Amino acid sequence: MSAPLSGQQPRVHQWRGVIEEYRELLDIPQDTPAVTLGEGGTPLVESRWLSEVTGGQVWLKVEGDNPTGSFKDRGMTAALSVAVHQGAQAVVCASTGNTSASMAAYAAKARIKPLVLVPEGKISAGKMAQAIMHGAQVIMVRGNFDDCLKISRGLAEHYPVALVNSVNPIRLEGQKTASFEVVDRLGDAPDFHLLPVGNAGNISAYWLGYRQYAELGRSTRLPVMRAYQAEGAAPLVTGQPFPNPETKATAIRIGNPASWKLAESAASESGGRFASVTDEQILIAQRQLASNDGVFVEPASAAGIAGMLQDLERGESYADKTVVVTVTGHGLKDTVTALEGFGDVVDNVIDANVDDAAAVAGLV
Ligand SMILES: Cc1ncc(COP(=O)(O)O)c(C=O)c1O
Ligand SMILES: N[C@@H](CCOP(=O)(O)O)C(=O)O
Repeated sequence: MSAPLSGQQPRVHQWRGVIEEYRELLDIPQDTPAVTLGEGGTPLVESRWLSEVTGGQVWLKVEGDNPTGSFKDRGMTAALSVAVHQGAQAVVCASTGNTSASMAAYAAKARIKPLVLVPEGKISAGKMAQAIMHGAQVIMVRGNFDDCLKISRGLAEHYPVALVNSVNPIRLEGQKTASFEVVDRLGDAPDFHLLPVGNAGNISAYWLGYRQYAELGRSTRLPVMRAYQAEGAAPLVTGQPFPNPETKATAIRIGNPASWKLAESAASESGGRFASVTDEQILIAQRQLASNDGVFVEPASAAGIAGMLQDLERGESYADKTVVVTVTGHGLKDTVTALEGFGDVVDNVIDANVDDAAAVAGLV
């Protein structure tokens, strides 16, 4: 690395990861050294498409820009830092994909052993590749995410391995920094905050963060929290666990969210609610977001966008409101699902000449 020129100040703020940026606001032992990959500090990008459609100002919190491509990194830096500080040699999680990718990366950084339990055949190849590349031992379970979480809890109870799913409250401490960033950027909390929900840790963490900032006087108001589940995995909407959750948005294929009560409090205290959207709505929203705004998210991450569009169809108004929609994970996590609806485009093969290319492109 070259030395800075003498007398010159760096022109780019060196983001230090969420622990160092917000340490005194996190309920963790304050002497915990940070295991960090530089997570957080993600873009808040205006969606011109949704601002035009709603007549409001709609911002996307683009969490796919975290180091492993999802919001989980905010929680994982905190959970791994504290676990390592307390002497853990191994960490375990149940996962629909993103938690395992994140945990494995932070465990690699901390040089401790990552153990992952996933539902067999139900996580995307990209996420599986991340966990494996970072050195995780991946165990596939004949069952769903909820079964994997039960096993992970059992392992952590009986063996020397720390559980880092969002049932670990330190995860929420890390994840609440996303609301701090929103308020720091907008100058106040938005009127509405929309997001997808699966195991329900993230909505709980956002609400924790918004409340803390309001109590500290860093914001003057609290947002209304609106959260969206896939129709085939919508326990918070129906009020009943789903024994066999099913959705193409595999990240939120969860039938019995661990943070059920916290999520209900976030929705009710904020005057918000849960709603479900179909897989078709999710996949359409994913495509529209990618082609209208240039933001490519994985299917689960588009549930908040699909939810907003559904709200509009049902006569709700976001006009003149400031709205933040969290898009939780990067589109490159699951390219198979993304390309499913595009067979004709992918099969556009020609011989190597300009005339054929021009003809297929409709230029002649
Ligand atoms: C991409 C993505 N979006 C949304 C969620 C839902 O987050 P939570 O489980 O915290 O509700 C998850 C994980 O469940 C996820 O991986
Ligand atoms: N979508 C999650 C499900 C579990 O997440 P957690 O936040 O409760 O640990 C995943 O990526 O595995």
